[in-house]
Amino acid sequence: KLSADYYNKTCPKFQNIMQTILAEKQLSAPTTAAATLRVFFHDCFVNGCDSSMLIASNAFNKSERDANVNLSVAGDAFDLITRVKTALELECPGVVSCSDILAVSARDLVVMVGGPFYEVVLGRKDSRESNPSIVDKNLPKALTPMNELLSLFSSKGFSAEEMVALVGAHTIGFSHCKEFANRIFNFSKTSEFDPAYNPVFAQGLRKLCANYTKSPAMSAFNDVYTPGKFDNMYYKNLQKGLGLLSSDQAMVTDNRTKPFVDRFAANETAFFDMFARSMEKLSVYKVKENNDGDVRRRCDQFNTLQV
Ligand code: HEM
Ligand SMILES: [Ca+2]
Ligand SMILES: [Ca+2]
Repeated sequence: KLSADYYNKTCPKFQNIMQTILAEKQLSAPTTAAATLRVFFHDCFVNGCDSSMLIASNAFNKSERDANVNLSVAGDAFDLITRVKTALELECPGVVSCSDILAVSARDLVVMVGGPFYEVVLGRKDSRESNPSIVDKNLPKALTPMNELLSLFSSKGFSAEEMVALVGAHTIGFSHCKEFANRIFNFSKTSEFDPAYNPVFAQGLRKLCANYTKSPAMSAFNDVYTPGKFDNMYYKNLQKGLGLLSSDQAMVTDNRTKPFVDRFAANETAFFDMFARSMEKLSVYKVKENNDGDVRRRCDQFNTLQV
C-alpha cells in the first residue's frame, strides 16, 4: 500500500537528500522544474506513473523516450533523476524507486518555483517495460482538437476542469517554434498569423522563430510574462490572445473549458487548489505496487537486460 511514511524506516534521510539535490540542480539549471514536470506528465499518462519514460533506448530496444513527442523533452530532467538516484543508492541501496523520485521531484520543484504543495504518497514500483509505440495515442499534442483532448483526459478519469488546471503547468517552461509555427507563418489566405493571437505577440513570435527550420532549438516561453514562476498568469494570458500553442488558446475559445480558464485567471487560489488536487490524483494514476514492478538500480535501465 502507498503511504506518506513509506521510507521512514528504510531510508529516513530520503526527503532531506532529495531536497538538497533538487535545490542545487534547480538553482544551477532553472529549466529543470519545467522539464521534470513535463517528464512526470508524460510518464504518468503512458501506463501510469512507473518511470517507463525514464528508460533509455539501447541496442536491442527503443524506449518511450525516443517516441516522437518525447524527443523534445529537456535533458535536465533526466540528469536530475540520475543525481538523486545516485545519492539515494549510496545512502540506502535498492530501496527508493525511480517512480517515487520522479513524483516527489515534480512536486518539490513546483513548490520551489512558487506553486502549491500537495501530498505525494510513496511506494510506487518501476515498470519492466517501456514501449514507444503506445506513446502517441496516450499524449496530447499542440494540434490535438479539443474534442480529443477532452476524451483523452476523460479516458484517464480527469474532468474538463482538472484538465484545464493541469495544463496550467504551461505557466512555466517553453515550447519549440515548430510547435506553433503553423500559427505564425502562412496561417491562412487572409492572414499571415492566427487571428486568435494578440497581433503584437504574433509579430514578436514571427521574428523570434524566423530561422527555426535552420535552428530547430529556437523556443518561446509558454508564459510570456512570468516564465519562471508558477502562478495563474497562464490563464490571464489566454484571455488576451497570448496563449502560445493552439491547444492553449483552445482552452479559452471552447465553451466547455472557458469557464475554468476565467475562474483560474480571476482567482489564483482556486487554480492552486485544483492544480494540487489534480496533481495528487495524477501522481497515483495506475501506479504499480508490490510485485507489479521493481525498484530499479538505475532509473534509465531495467534491472534485467531484455534482449
Ligand atoms: C492539453 C494538453 C497538453 C498539450 C497539448 C501539451 C503540449 C505541450 C507542448 C507541445 C510543449 C512544448 C514541447 C517542446 O517544444 O519542447 C509542452 C511543454 C510543456 N508541457 Fe505540456 N501539454 C499539455 C498538458 C500538459 C500537462 C498536463 C503538463 C503537466 C502537468 C504539462 C507540462 C508541460 C511543461 C512543464 C512544458 C515545458 C517543458 C520545458 O520547458 O522543458 N503539459 N506541452
Ligand atoms: Ca509510465
Ligand atoms: Ca508563470
